[in-house]
Amino acid sequence: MKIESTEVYLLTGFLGSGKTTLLGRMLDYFVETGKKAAVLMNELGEVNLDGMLLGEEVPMKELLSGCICCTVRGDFGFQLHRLLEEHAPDVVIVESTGAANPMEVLDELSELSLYTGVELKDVIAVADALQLQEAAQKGKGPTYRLMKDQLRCASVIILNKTDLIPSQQLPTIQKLLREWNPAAPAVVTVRCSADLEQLLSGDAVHPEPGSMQEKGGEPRSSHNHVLVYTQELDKPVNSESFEAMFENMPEQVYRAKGIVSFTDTSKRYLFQYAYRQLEFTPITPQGKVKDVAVFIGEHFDKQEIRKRVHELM
Ligand SMILES: Nc1nc2c(ncn2[C@@H]2O[C@H](COP(=O)(O)OP(=O)(O)OP(=O)(O)O)[C@@H](O)[C@H]2O)c(=O)[nH]1
Repeated sequence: MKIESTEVYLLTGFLGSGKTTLLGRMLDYFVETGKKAAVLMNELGEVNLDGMLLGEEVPMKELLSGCICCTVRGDFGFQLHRLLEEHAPDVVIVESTGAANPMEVLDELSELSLYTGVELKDVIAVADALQLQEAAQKGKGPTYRLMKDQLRCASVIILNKTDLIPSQQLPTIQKLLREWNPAAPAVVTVRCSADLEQLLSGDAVHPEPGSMQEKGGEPRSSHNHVLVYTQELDKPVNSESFEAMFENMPEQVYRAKGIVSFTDTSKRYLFQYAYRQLEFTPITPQGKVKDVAVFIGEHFDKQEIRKRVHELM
């Protein structure tokens, strides 16, 4: 069965770089331009926290507890197909986990485009200016390679979080991006505030099926180094102790998010810890949702994190 062509945008980028922030902006843009957008979301943890930030009116399917490019590869195609059949969207935005190798996701998408009529319009990579700068200084390691892969196969790069670096360092990062990917325009942003009309009107990109693996040069399970630890929070916790826990977080944990209730406020919050910065957004989750914290990083000691969380309760 051939379904009418649907535009697909793939959002990639390292953990915490701003993909969900960009997703929110893209959804607003598609509402303004009268296009029906749907979202396919992939989270590494067991709960889809980013999904809770989306309005209920946006059709969404999620792939949990895995990464698009390996454990849930088959599920990805299946869920995308379901979205197309159930909602007939004009546009699908795929937000892939920051740990996914986009070459592999592109491979999967190009296979799907053979029989579903999806057309990949853009691979948008969101780069965190500070993380990029530090990774480039190190110049090696699995995180560095993944970052480079994500940026190399993008058709558009959003150089985000530029408020966190001194402006004189920007040209060096831009130069590095041009070296890694001379073809993709790199738009400098804070909170992914880009001119989407200009950004999304470019020509489509056409991945060549089967050719992705050689380009990446990485084995399929190229992100085994990323660990995820999900911990339920049985009780409200003290907000200061909670913040102190993150101030002393081992540097191997570079991303955390979750839902928390505090003993000293009545609201519940979605918390986001990205690259040593902690942010809270008040939320009212639909249905019964437990408080939970998801920690993501490289080779960190899960028992140690578990102990620290237990000390809060
Ligand atoms: N200072 C600063 N913070 C930002 C910027 N853009 C996003 N953030 C914050 O960074 C955190 C992570 O942003 P997200 O949009 O959730 O990042 P993500 O890439 O979807 O994260 P994952 O889904 O974990 O990969 C949130 O707390 C955002 O509010 C920016 O330009 N500057």
